[in-house]
Amino acid sequence: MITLDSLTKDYGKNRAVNELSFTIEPGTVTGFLGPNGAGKSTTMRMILGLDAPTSGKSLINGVGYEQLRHPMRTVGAHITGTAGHPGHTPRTHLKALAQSNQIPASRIDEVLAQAGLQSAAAQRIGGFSLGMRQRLGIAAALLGDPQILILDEPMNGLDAEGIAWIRQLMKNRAAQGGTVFVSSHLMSEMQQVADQLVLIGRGELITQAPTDELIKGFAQQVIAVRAPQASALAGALAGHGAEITEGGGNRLEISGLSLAEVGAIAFSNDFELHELSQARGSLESAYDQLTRDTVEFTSSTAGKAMGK
Ligand SMILES: Nc1ncnc2c1ncn2[C@@H]1O[C@H](COP(=O)(O)OP(=O)(O)OP(=O)(O)O)[C@@H](O)[C@H]1O
Repeated sequence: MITLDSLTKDYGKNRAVNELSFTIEPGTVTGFLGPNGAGKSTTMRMILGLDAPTSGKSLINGVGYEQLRHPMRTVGAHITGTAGHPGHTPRTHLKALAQSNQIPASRIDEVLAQAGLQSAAAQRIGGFSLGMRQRLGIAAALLGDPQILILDEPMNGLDAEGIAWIRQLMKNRAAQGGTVFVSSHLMSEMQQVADQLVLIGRGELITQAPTDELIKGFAQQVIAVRAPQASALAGALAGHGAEITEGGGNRLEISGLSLAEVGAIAFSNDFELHELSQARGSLESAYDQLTRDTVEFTSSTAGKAMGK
């Protein structure tokens, strides 16, 4: 179990993580989601004792990371950019880790096989692709056969087979009672693997909820409409407080109004409708709505910063 209690991190005047409090339970895959710069990596680094909190604390099975007697046997972590010295090979890298953490050498071949790295075990890490580095980082996380896995964007750079592998690995670990805490900035990645979601924006907790519940909650609020005069209809609906996303093919996705209200507004303004339905809310649209005001870097803010 991982517990955060008002965990906070300031970098100078920039508050990267602001009073985060939540608990990650065993037996689940918990997705840690937020836009770029939301504070996911900083939070994970604090949990792992790699960064000191400005205030607050994080506990692993009730104690601070630095108090764990055999850290790699309790928590396996993969933080991007930490997968070994370029001059090492997977085997020498894992051997050094095993020795310094009193892990039996027999685990090295087991995790190399698990990560699909046997044939590359004697190659220099310096020549590895991003996907191979990710595999090695995950192999290292598994080395101590830990009950808890903390993985920062593990799917980055993996091909389809690699993504399927890491998904299955996380699900298996959780099914065996493990605690899996995995970050991503892509809702689509988490939708398929996470039982629970913790959403953050600008370092603050937006929500923590079961994935199903989040999808259901948003599905009830999204109405889909197709109309030949979609743009004009969007204007009329916006006048009644609706939030509208214009899709292709004269399709609108509407939130903030009920199905009946959308129908009534269309009818009273003489709009012809080709579809009026309750859309199946994707987690992507839930995510967009929840994080809309917390996105630090967007194309539009980048454009403004460049004077456009
Ligand atoms: N070492 C550092 N020094 C100064 N500021 C930092 C440092 N590390 C992170 N930050 C800032 O803290 C904030 C949170 O960054 P963090 O990398 O934790 O976000 P993230 O959610 O992991 O983003 P991404 O999805 O892009 O990896 C950002 O504003 C970032 O610029």
